[in-house]
Amino acid sequence: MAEPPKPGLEARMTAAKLIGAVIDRKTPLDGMLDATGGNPAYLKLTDADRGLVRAILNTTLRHLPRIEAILASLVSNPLPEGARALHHVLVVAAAQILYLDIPDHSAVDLAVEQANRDPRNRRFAGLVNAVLRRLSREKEGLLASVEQVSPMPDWFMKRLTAAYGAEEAAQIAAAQLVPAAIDLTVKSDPQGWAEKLGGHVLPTGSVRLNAFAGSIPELEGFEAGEWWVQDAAAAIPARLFGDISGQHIADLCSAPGGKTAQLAQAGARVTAVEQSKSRLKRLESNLARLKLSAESVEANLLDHRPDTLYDGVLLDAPCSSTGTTRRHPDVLWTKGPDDIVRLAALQEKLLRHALTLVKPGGKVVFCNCSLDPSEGEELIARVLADTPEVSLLPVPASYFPGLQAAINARGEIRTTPAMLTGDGEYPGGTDGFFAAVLQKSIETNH
Ligand SMILES: C[S@@+](CC[C@H](N)C(=O)[O-])C[C@H]1O[C@@H](n2cnc3c(N)ncnc32)[C@H](O)[C@@H]1O
Repeated sequence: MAEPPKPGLEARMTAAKLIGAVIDRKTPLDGMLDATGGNPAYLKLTDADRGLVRAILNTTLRHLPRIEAILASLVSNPLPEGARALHHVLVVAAAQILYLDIPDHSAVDLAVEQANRDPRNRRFAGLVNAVLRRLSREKEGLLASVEQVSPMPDWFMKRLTAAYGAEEAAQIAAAQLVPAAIDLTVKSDPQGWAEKLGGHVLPTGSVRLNAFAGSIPELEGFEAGEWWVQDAAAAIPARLFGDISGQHIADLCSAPGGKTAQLAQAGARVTAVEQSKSRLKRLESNLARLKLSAESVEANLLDHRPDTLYDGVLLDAPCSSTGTTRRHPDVLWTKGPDDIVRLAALQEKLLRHALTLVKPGGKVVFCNCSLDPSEGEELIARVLADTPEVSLLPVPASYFPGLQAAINARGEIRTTPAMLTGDGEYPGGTDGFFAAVLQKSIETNH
């Protein structure tokens, strides 16, 4: 009879398998970790093991180039080309030893066990044991030896450096090593909620929790619908409309509804357009908890042509999401330069359509969570160049006191994960976001 697996083995095997899917087959983690449609091996695990797998995956992906550099320095002969399964076992074990609060001996034993159980890797079990034991013994020195290795893939580091310069690019790369803080958008009384929940009011008006471990739905105010989780940078675009009380605003690309909720809370009549049925359902249930309402429309926005033009439109377009790597460290391993080109073209098309949906004099707030100028500043410049009836409304430099660095010379918003550090007052960082406010001129035939 086969021996039952050692405790924790299934979790490590699943982590190694999913790391392989991310880095070899560019499969995003979100789908594989979905509580209903996710990877079967993951869904078979207990809740505690699922949490462990997520922690291992996020940590491995956050530090991958450094882990790989350390392993390469310990293996005298490079692993055979086809030994990808072995590579994944090693990186997952190394992530635990180097960065997680898991006993080293357990990470080593379970990696050796994994190698022994896989006929492709059995002959390498001795190597796995020797490499990981040495890694455990020499951990401090090895970590110091890779401090200069960027934690981001080369292709992305090159793009960041070209866009932001070497110094800022390095700061952004360092910021993505730190897991994101929890930010809340509150319906009212941010100071009161910051005091109740143990947090700080950020310059943008969001509340950042000082520390969080546990379950969001159990926090005070969740059930009553007094706030929702939304990164501070993601909460900026909806605030750029100014007073929208009584106006009809369309939130295009709206699910899961963080920005729809902000617009509704600001007193607008909101139409939320979204092409994904399941995501629209999530938006509806989020709004129900918050006791806010919006008309929801399931449609591809390119087919959406309302009878009456809107007073304003918010377009949070599908993008490369390279500003969200603190929460989604798989993004840089599942997307590449071609995706950025494709998504920039799609966003331009969506923006040009969105501009046809507002009344003369109406505002269009365009935003996304990409750090790449081709999806932000350059895209806006291209649209403005051949759309004379549309102009850029600059956001004043003092709009968010304490966050002037996020407003560029033209008055567009550009946040990066290296911003909102609070000088140690609260946990630092924010998502990378781009936002611009466009306005259609009064005299237009469009
Ligand atoms: C970045 S997310 C939006 C996040 C949302 N604005 C929020 O704050 O919660 C982009 C959304 O756009 C939707 N989407 C993508 N292309 C679309 C299209 N052509 N028409 C309508 N929705 C689209 C996606 O399904 C996804 O839900």
